[in-house]
Amino acid sequence: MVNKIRESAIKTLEFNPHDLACEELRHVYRGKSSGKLIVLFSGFVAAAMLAWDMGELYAGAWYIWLLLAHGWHWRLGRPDFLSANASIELVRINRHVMAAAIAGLGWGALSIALPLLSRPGKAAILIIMLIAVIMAMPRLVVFLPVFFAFATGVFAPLLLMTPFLDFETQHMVLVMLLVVGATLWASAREVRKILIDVLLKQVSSEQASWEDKLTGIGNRRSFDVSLATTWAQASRAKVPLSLIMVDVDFFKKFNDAYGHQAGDDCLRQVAAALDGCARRAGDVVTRYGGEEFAVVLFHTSLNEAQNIGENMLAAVRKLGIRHEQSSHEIVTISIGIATVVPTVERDMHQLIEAADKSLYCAKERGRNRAEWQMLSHASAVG
Ligand SMILES: Nc1nc2c(ncn2[C@@H]2O[C@H](COP(=O)(O)OP(=O)(O)OP(=O)(O)O)[C@@H](O)[C@H]2O)c(=O)[nH]1
Repeated sequence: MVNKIRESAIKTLEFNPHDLACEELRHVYRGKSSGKLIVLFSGFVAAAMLAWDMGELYAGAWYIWLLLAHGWHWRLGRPDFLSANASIELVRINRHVMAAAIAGLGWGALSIALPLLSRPGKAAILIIMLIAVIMAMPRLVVFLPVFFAFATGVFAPLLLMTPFLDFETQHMVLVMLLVVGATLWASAREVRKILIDVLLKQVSSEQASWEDKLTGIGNRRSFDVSLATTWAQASRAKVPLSLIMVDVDFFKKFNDAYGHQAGDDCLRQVAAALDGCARRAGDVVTRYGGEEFAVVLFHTSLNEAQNIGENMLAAVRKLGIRHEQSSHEIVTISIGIATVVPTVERDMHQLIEAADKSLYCAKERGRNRAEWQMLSHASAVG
Protein backbone atom coordinates (compact mmCIF):
# COMPACT_ATOMS: atom_id res chain seq x y z
CA MET A 1 0.00 0.00 0.00
CA VAL A 2 2.74 2.42 1.05
CA ASN A 3 4.70 1.53 -2.06
CA LYS A 4 1.66 2.27 -4.23
CA ILE A 5 1.23 5.69 -2.62
CA ARG A 6 4.93 6.44 -3.04
CA GLU A 7 4.75 5.22 -6.65
CA SER A 8 1.93 7.62 -7.43
CA ALA A 9 3.73 10.44 -5.59
CA ILE A 10 6.86 9.88 -7.64
CA LYS A 11 4.75 9.76 -10.79
CA THR A 12 3.45 13.28 -10.13
CA LEU A 13 6.87 14.55 -9.08
CA GLU A 14 8.31 17.15 -11.40
CA PHE A 15 11.90 18.25 -11.77
CA ASN A 16 11.24 21.44 -9.90
CA PRO A 17 13.66 22.26 -7.06
CA HIS A 18 11.04 22.53 -4.32
CA ASP A 19 9.33 19.22 -5.19
CA LEU A 20 12.67 17.47 -5.46
CA ALA A 21 13.77 18.89 -2.10
CA CYS A 22 10.49 17.60 -0.61
CA GLU A 23 11.11 14.18 -2.09
CA GLU A 24 14.65 14.24 -0.61
CA LEU A 25 13.18 15.15 2.76
CA ARG A 26 10.76 12.22 2.54
CA HIS A 27 13.67 9.84 2.01
CA VAL A 28 14.96 10.86 5.44
CA TYR A 29 12.03 8.91 6.90
CA ARG A 30 12.12 5.88 4.64
CA GLY A 31 13.72 3.24 6.90
CA LYS A 32 12.07 1.64 9.93
CA SER A 33 15.06 -0.34 11.20
CA SER A 34 17.01 2.80 12.17
CA GLY A 35 14.40 3.43 14.92
CA LYS A 36 15.12 0.03 16.48
CA LEU A 37 18.85 0.64 16.19
CA ILE A 38 18.53 3.98 18.05
CA VAL A 39 16.48 2.35 20.86
CA LEU A 40 19.09 -0.42 21.19
CA PHE A 41 22.14 1.83 21.03
CA SER A 42 20.76 4.46 23.42
CA GLY A 43 19.64 1.65 25.78
CA PHE A 44 23.21 0.38 25.78
CA VAL A 45 24.51 3.91 26.50
CA ALA A 46 22.00 4.37 29.36
CA ALA A 47 23.13 1.02 30.83
CA ALA A 48 26.77 2.13 30.52
CA MET A 49 25.90 5.37 32.37
CA LEU A 50 24.49 3.34 35.24
CA ALA A 51 27.64 1.20 35.23
CA TRP A 52 29.77 4.37 35.46
CA ASP A 53 27.77 5.52 38.48
CA MET A 54 26.45 8.61 36.69
CA GLY A 55 23.24 8.39 38.66
CA GLU A 56 19.92 6.76 37.80
CA LEU A 57 18.18 10.12 37.48
CA TYR A 58 20.61 11.46 34.87
CA ALA A 59 20.66 8.17 32.93
CA GLY A 60 16.86 7.79 33.06
CA ALA A 61 16.12 11.43 32.14
CA TRP A 62 18.63 11.30 29.31
CA TYR A 63 17.19 8.03 27.92
CA ILE A 64 13.59 9.30 28.04
CA TRP A 65 14.50 12.65 26.46
CA LEU A 66 16.44 10.96 23.70
CA LEU A 67 13.61 8.57 22.85
CA LEU A 68 10.99 11.35 23.00
CA ALA A 69 13.04 13.65 20.75
CA HIS A 70 13.69 10.89 18.20
CA GLY A 71 10.06 9.78 18.45
CA TRP A 72 8.84 13.33 17.73
CA HIS A 73 11.22 13.65 14.80
CA TRP A 74 9.92 10.34 13.43
CA ARG A 75 6.22 11.15 13.99
CA LEU A 76 6.61 14.49 12.26
CA GLY A 77 8.18 12.89 9.20
CA ARG A 78 6.10 9.76 8.61
CA PRO A 79 2.88 11.53 7.42
CA ASP A 80 4.95 13.48 4.88
CA PHE A 81 6.71 10.29 3.81
CA LEU A 82 3.37 8.55 3.24
CA SER A 83 1.64 11.53 1.65
CA ALA A 84 1.12 11.46 -2.11
CA ASN A 85 1.45 15.26 -2.38
CA ALA A 86 4.63 16.28 -4.13
CA SER A 87 4.97 19.55 -2.16
CA ILE A 88 5.52 20.03 1.55
CA GLU A 89 4.83 23.47 3.04
CA LEU A 90 7.89 25.47 3.98
CA VAL A 91 6.74 25.80 7.58
CA ARG A 92 6.64 21.99 7.88
CA ILE A 93 10.14 21.70 6.40
CA ASN A 94 11.39 24.10 9.08
CA ARG A 95 9.77 21.93 11.73
CA HIS A 96 11.59 18.88 10.36
CA VAL A 97 14.89 20.73 10.68
CA MET A 98 14.05 21.83 14.24
CA ALA A 99 13.00 18.30 15.24
CA ALA A 100 16.31 16.95 13.90
CA ALA A 101 18.22 19.52 15.98
CA ILE A 102 16.31 18.52 19.12
CA ALA A 103 16.95 14.81 18.40
CA GLY A 104 20.66 15.69 18.02
CA LEU A 105 20.62 17.61 21.31
CA GLY A 106 19.66 14.33 23.01
CA TRP A 107 23.11 12.99 22.13
CA GLY A 108 24.77 16.36 22.69
CA ALA A 109 23.46 16.34 26.29
CA LEU A 110 25.93 13.56 27.06
CA SER A 111 28.71 16.16 27.05
CA ILE A 112 27.35 17.61 30.33
CA ALA A 113 28.82 14.54 32.02
CA LEU A 114 32.32 15.04 30.57
CA PRO A 115 33.84 17.04 33.50
CA LEU A 116 32.78 14.26 35.90
CA LEU A 117 34.36 11.40 33.99
CA SER A 118 37.77 9.78 33.90
CA ARG A 119 39.85 9.80 30.69
CA PRO A 120 38.47 6.51 29.26
CA GLY A 121 34.92 7.71 30.17
CA LYS A 122 35.47 10.98 28.31
CA ALA A 123 36.81 9.15 25.26
CA ALA A 124 33.82 6.77 25.38
CA ILE A 125 31.36 9.71 25.44
CA LEU A 126 33.05 11.34 22.45
CA ILE A 127 33.01 8.05 20.55
CA ILE A 128 29.30 7.53 21.36
CA MET A 129 28.46 11.01 20.03
CA LEU A 130 30.45 10.30 16.92
CA ILE A 131 28.68 6.97 16.38
CA ALA A 132 25.29 8.72 16.76
CA VAL A 133 26.15 11.15 13.96
CA ILE A 134 27.65 8.45 11.72
CA MET A 135 24.57 6.24 12.29
CA ALA A 136 22.26 9.07 11.28
CA MET A 137 24.29 10.13 8.25
CA PRO A 138 23.18 7.68 5.52
CA ARG A 139 19.51 8.52 6.18
CA LEU A 140 19.52 12.20 7.16
CA VAL A 141 22.13 13.32 4.69
CA VAL A 142 19.61 13.09 1.81
CA PHE A 143 18.31 16.43 3.03
CA LEU A 144 21.38 18.37 4.12
CA PRO A 145 19.64 20.96 6.39
CA VAL A 146 18.18 18.09 8.46
CA PHE A 147 21.57 16.39 8.76
CA PHE A 148 23.42 19.57 9.71
CA ALA A 149 20.71 20.48 12.24
CA PHE A 150 21.15 17.02 13.82
CA ALA A 151 24.96 17.27 13.81
CA THR A 152 24.77 20.79 15.32
CA GLY A 153 22.46 19.45 18.02
CA VAL A 154 25.07 16.80 18.87
CA PHE A 155 28.22 18.96 18.76
CA ALA A 156 27.04 22.42 19.92
CA PRO A 157 26.69 21.39 23.62
CA LEU A 158 30.15 19.81 23.38
CA LEU A 159 31.59 23.10 22.19
CA LEU A 160 29.76 24.98 24.95
CA MET A 161 31.21 22.59 27.53
CA THR A 162 34.87 23.05 26.47
CA PRO A 163 35.61 25.98 28.89
CA PHE A 164 34.67 23.65 31.78
CA LEU A 165 37.02 20.88 30.71
CA ASP A 166 40.65 20.28 31.60
CA PHE A 167 43.35 21.32 29.13
CA GLU A 168 43.93 17.81 27.79
CA THR A 169 40.22 17.13 27.13
CA GLN A 170 39.82 20.56 25.54
CA HIS A 171 42.49 19.57 23.04
CA MET A 172 40.86 16.21 22.45
CA VAL A 173 37.46 17.86 21.83
CA LEU A 174 38.74 20.63 19.57
CA VAL A 175 40.84 18.26 17.44
CA MET A 176 37.92 15.86 17.22
CA LEU A 177 35.50 18.62 16.22
CA LEU A 178 37.85 19.91 13.54
CA VAL A 179 38.82 16.54 12.05
CA VAL A 180 35.38 15.00 12.41
CA GLY A 181 33.62 18.16 11.20
CA ALA A 182 35.71 18.30 8.02
CA THR A 183 35.37 14.55 7.37
CA LEU A 184 31.63 14.61 7.98
CA TRP A 185 31.19 17.64 5.72
CA ALA A 186 33.04 15.95 2.85
CA SER A 187 31.39 12.54 3.27
CA ALA A 188 27.92 14.05 3.75
CA ARG A 189 28.20 15.84 0.41
CA GLU A 190 29.50 12.69 -1.30
CA VAL A 191 26.83 10.36 0.16
CA ARG A 192 24.13 12.88 -0.71
CA LYS A 193 25.33 13.10 -4.28
CA ILE A 194 25.09 9.31 -4.66
CA LEU A 195 21.64 9.21 -3.06
CA ILE A 196 20.31 12.05 -5.20
CA ASP A 197 21.61 10.33 -8.34
CA VAL A 198 19.72 7.19 -7.33
CA LEU A 199 16.59 9.24 -6.59
CA LEU A 200 16.72 11.09 -9.90
CA LYS A 201 17.21 7.82 -11.80
CA GLN A 202 14.20 6.38 -9.97
CA VAL A 203 12.09 9.45 -10.80
CA SER A 204 13.05 9.48 -14.46
CA SER A 205 12.57 5.73 -14.91
CA GLU A 206 9.15 6.01 -13.19
CA GLN A 207 8.24 8.85 -15.51
CA ALA A 208 9.53 6.95 -18.53
CA SER A 209 7.44 3.92 -17.65
CA TRP A 210 4.28 6.06 -17.68
CA GLU A 211 5.16 7.62 -20.98
CA ASP A 212 4.77 6.27 -24.50
CA LYS A 213 8.30 6.40 -25.90
CA LEU A 214 7.26 7.12 -29.50
CA THR A 215 4.80 9.95 -28.93
CA GLY A 216 5.72 11.31 -25.48
CA ILE A 217 2.11 11.19 -24.25
CA GLY A 218 0.85 8.75 -21.58
CA ASN A 219 1.03 5.01 -22.37
CA ARG A 220 -1.49 2.20 -21.80
CA ARG A 221 -0.48 1.90 -18.13
CA SER A 222 -1.09 5.60 -17.71
CA PHE A 223 -4.52 5.19 -19.36
CA ASP A 224 -5.51 2.33 -17.02
CA VAL A 225 -4.51 4.28 -13.92
CA SER A 226 -6.03 7.59 -15.12
CA LEU A 227 -9.36 5.97 -15.97
CA ALA A 228 -9.53 4.16 -12.62
CA THR A 229 -8.67 7.32 -10.63
CA THR A 230 -10.92 9.60 -12.69
CA TRP A 231 -13.74 7.04 -12.40
CA ALA A 232 -13.44 7.06 -8.60
CA GLN A 233 -13.29 10.89 -8.47
CA ALA A 234 -16.28 11.33 -10.81
CA SER A 235 -18.29 8.70 -8.94
CA ARG A 236 -17.63 10.50 -5.62
CA ALA A 237 -18.43 13.93 -7.08
CA LYS A 238 -21.40 12.53 -9.11
CA VAL A 239 -20.20 14.31 -12.25
CA PRO A 240 -19.97 13.00 -15.83
CA LEU A 241 -16.85 11.37 -17.20
CA SER A 242 -16.21 11.07 -20.94
CA LEU A 243 -13.94 8.75 -22.84
CA ILE A 244 -12.81 9.42 -26.39
CA MET A 245 -11.29 6.58 -28.43
CA VAL A 246 -9.38 7.65 -31.53
CA ASP A 247 -8.15 5.53 -34.44
CA VAL A 248 -6.06 6.69 -37.38
CA ASP A 249 -7.88 5.83 -40.65
CA PHE A 250 -6.27 3.43 -43.14
CA PHE A 251 -3.07 3.46 -41.17
CA LYS A 252 -1.92 0.10 -42.50
CA LYS A 253 -2.14 1.52 -46.03
CA PHE A 254 -0.21 4.62 -44.88
CA ASN A 255 2.58 2.44 -43.49
CA ASP A 256 2.63 0.31 -46.62
CA ALA A 257 2.78 3.35 -48.90
CA TYR A 258 5.20 5.63 -47.02
CA GLY A 259 7.13 3.25 -44.77
CA HIS A 260 7.24 2.55 -41.04
CA GLN A 261 9.39 5.59 -40.30
CA ALA A 262 6.84 7.94 -41.86
CA GLY A 263 4.15 5.99 -39.96
CA ASP A 264 5.94 6.71 -36.66
CA ASP A 265 6.27 10.37 -37.53
CA CYS A 266 2.57 10.53 -38.40
CA LEU A 267 1.66 9.00 -35.01
CA ARG A 268 3.83 11.59 -33.24
CA GLN A 269 2.08 14.44 -35.05
CA VAL A 270 -1.40 13.01 -34.43
CA ALA A 271 -0.59 12.53 -30.71
CA ALA A 272 0.57 16.15 -30.40
CA ALA A 273 -2.55 17.39 -32.21
CA LEU A 274 -4.85 15.38 -29.90
CA ASP A 275 -2.92 16.53 -26.85
CA GLY A 276 -3.38 20.14 -27.93
CA CYS A 277 -7.18 19.70 -27.95
CA ALA A 278 -7.52 18.40 -24.38
CA ARG A 279 -5.50 20.64 -22.10
CA ARG A 280 -7.91 21.20 -19.19
CA ALA A 281 -6.84 19.93 -15.75
CA GLY A 282 -8.24 16.39 -15.54
CA ASP A 283 -7.85 15.66 -19.28
CA VAL A 284 -5.49 12.76 -20.00
CA VAL A 285 -4.42 11.92 -23.55
CA THR A 286 -2.80 8.49 -23.93
CA ARG A 287 -1.70 6.05 -26.60
CA TYR A 288 -4.00 3.06 -26.18
CA GLY A 289 -1.95 0.86 -28.49
CA GLY A 290 -0.73 0.83 -32.11
CA GLU A 291 -2.53 3.63 -33.97
CA GLU A 292 -5.24 3.99 -31.31
CA PHE A 293 -5.43 6.77 -28.72
CA ALA A 294 -7.68 7.19 -25.69
CA VAL A 295 -8.62 10.44 -23.98
CA VAL A 296 -10.06 10.47 -20.46
CA LEU A 297 -12.03 13.63 -19.65
CA PHE A 298 -12.98 14.24 -16.03
CA HIS A 299 -16.15 16.27 -15.32
CA THR A 300 -17.00 16.49 -19.02
CA SER A 301 -20.54 16.16 -20.41
CA LEU A 302 -21.34 14.44 -23.70
CA ASN A 303 -21.83 17.84 -25.31
CA GLU A 304 -18.41 19.06 -24.23
CA ALA A 305 -16.78 15.78 -25.29
CA GLN A 306 -18.45 16.10 -28.74
CA ASN A 307 -16.90 19.57 -29.10
CA ILE A 308 -13.48 18.24 -28.09
CA GLY A 309 -13.93 15.34 -30.56
CA GLU A 310 -14.81 17.74 -33.40
CA ASN A 311 -11.74 19.85 -32.54
CA MET A 312 -9.58 16.72 -32.68
CA LEU A 313 -10.94 15.73 -36.11
CA ALA A 314 -10.22 19.26 -37.37
CA ALA A 315 -6.75 19.40 -35.73
CA VAL A 316 -5.63 16.16 -37.42
CA ARG A 317 -7.05 17.26 -40.80
CA LYS A 318 -5.21 20.53 -40.36
CA LEU A 319 -1.90 18.66 -40.11
CA GLY A 320 -2.43 17.92 -43.83
CA ILE A 321 -0.33 14.74 -43.82
CA ARG A 322 -0.53 13.35 -47.35
CA HIS A 323 -2.24 9.93 -47.62
CA GLU A 324 -3.04 9.06 -51.22
CA GLN A 325 -4.53 5.67 -50.28
CA SER A 326 -7.29 7.38 -48.27
CA SER A 327 -10.44 8.75 -49.91
CA HIS A 328 -9.68 12.09 -48.18
CA GLU A 329 -6.10 12.13 -49.51
CA ILE A 330 -4.82 13.25 -46.14
CA VAL A 331 -4.49 11.46 -42.79
CA THR A 332 -7.78 11.52 -40.86
CA ILE A 333 -9.04 9.92 -37.68
CA SER A 334 -12.25 8.27 -36.51
CA ILE A 335 -13.59 8.97 -33.05
CA GLY A 336 -15.83 7.08 -30.64
CA ILE A 337 -17.17 8.90 -27.59
CA ALA A 338 -18.96 7.57 -24.51
CA THR A 339 -20.10 9.51 -21.46
CA VAL A 340 -21.28 8.26 -18.10
CA VAL A 341 -21.98 9.49 -14.60
CA PRO A 342 -20.11 6.70 -12.78
CA THR A 343 -21.72 4.84 -9.89
CA VAL A 344 -20.38 2.07 -7.67
CA GLU A 345 -22.54 -0.61 -9.31
CA ARG A 346 -21.37 0.32 -12.81
CA ASP A 347 -18.32 -1.34 -14.34
CA MET A 348 -15.68 0.95 -15.84
CA HIS A 349 -15.21 -1.48 -18.74
CA GLN A 350 -18.74 -0.67 -19.94
CA LEU A 351 -17.47 2.81 -20.75
CA ILE A 352 -14.55 1.43 -22.77
CA GLU A 353 -16.90 -0.96 -24.63
CA ALA A 354 -19.34 1.87 -25.38
CA ALA A 355 -16.59 4.16 -26.70
CA ASP A 356 -15.24 1.24 -28.79
CA LYS A 357 -18.72 0.60 -30.22
CA SER A 358 -19.06 4.29 -31.15
CA LEU A 359 -15.63 4.15 -32.81
CA TYR A 360 -16.73 1.10 -34.80
CA CYS A 361 -19.87 3.03 -35.94
CA ALA A 362 -17.69 5.99 -37.01
CA LYS A 363 -15.55 3.59 -39.12
CA GLU A 364 -18.65 1.97 -40.60
CA ARG A 365 -20.21 5.32 -41.48
CA GLY A 366 -17.26 6.47 -43.58
CA ARG A 367 -14.43 7.44 -41.12
CA ASN A 368 -13.15 11.00 -40.50
CA ARG A 369 -16.08 11.50 -38.12
CA ALA A 370 -17.19 11.06 -34.52
CA GLU A 371 -20.00 8.93 -33.10
CA TRP A 372 -21.15 8.91 -29.49
CA GLN A 373 -23.19 7.27 -26.81
CA MET A 374 -24.45 8.38 -23.39
CA LEU A 375 -24.60 5.48 -20.94
CA SER A 376 -27.98 5.74 -19.24
CA HIS A 377 -28.77 4.70 -15.66
CA ALA A 378 -30.78 1.78 -17.10
CA SER A 379 -27.67 0.21 -18.62
CA ALA A 380 -25.90 0.28 -15.25
CA VAL A 381 -27.04 -3.16 -14.15
CA GLY A 382 -25.52 -6.26 -15.78
N1 LIG B 1 4.58 3.03 -38.01
C1 LIG B 1 3.91 2.43 -37.04
N2 LIG B 1 2.87 1.64 -37.36
C2 LIG B 1 2.19 1.05 -36.37
C3 LIG B 1 2.56 1.24 -35.01
N3 LIG B 1 1.68 0.53 -34.25
C4 LIG B 1 0.81 -0.07 -35.11
N4 LIG B 1 1.11 0.24 -36.38
C5 LIG B 1 0.46 -0.21 -37.62
O1 LIG B 1 -0.88 0.28 -37.66
C6 LIG B 1 -1.60 -0.54 -38.59
C7 LIG B 1 -3.02 -0.70 -38.09
O2 LIG B 1 -3.73 -1.37 -39.09
P1 LIG B 1 -5.28 -1.73 -38.96
O3 LIG B 1 -5.55 -2.20 -37.54
O4 LIG B 1 -5.61 -2.70 -40.05
O5 LIG B 1 -6.06 -0.41 -39.10
P2 LIG B 1 -6.16 0.65 -40.32
O6 LIG B 1 -5.27 0.28 -41.45
O7 LIG B 1 -5.93 2.00 -39.73
O8 LIG B 1 -7.64 0.50 -40.76
P3 LIG B 1 -8.92 1.25 -40.19
O9 LIG B 1 -8.67 1.37 -38.68
O10 LIG B 1 -10.05 0.35 -40.48
O11 LIG B 1 -9.03 2.57 -40.82
C8 LIG B 1 -0.84 -1.86 -38.69
O12 LIG B 1 -0.26 -1.96 -39.97
C9 LIG B 1 0.28 -1.72 -37.66
O13 LIG B 1 1.49 -2.32 -38.09
C10 LIG B 1 3.69 2.06 -34.72
O14 LIG B 1 4.09 2.26 -33.57
N5 LIG B 1 4.33 2.64 -35.76
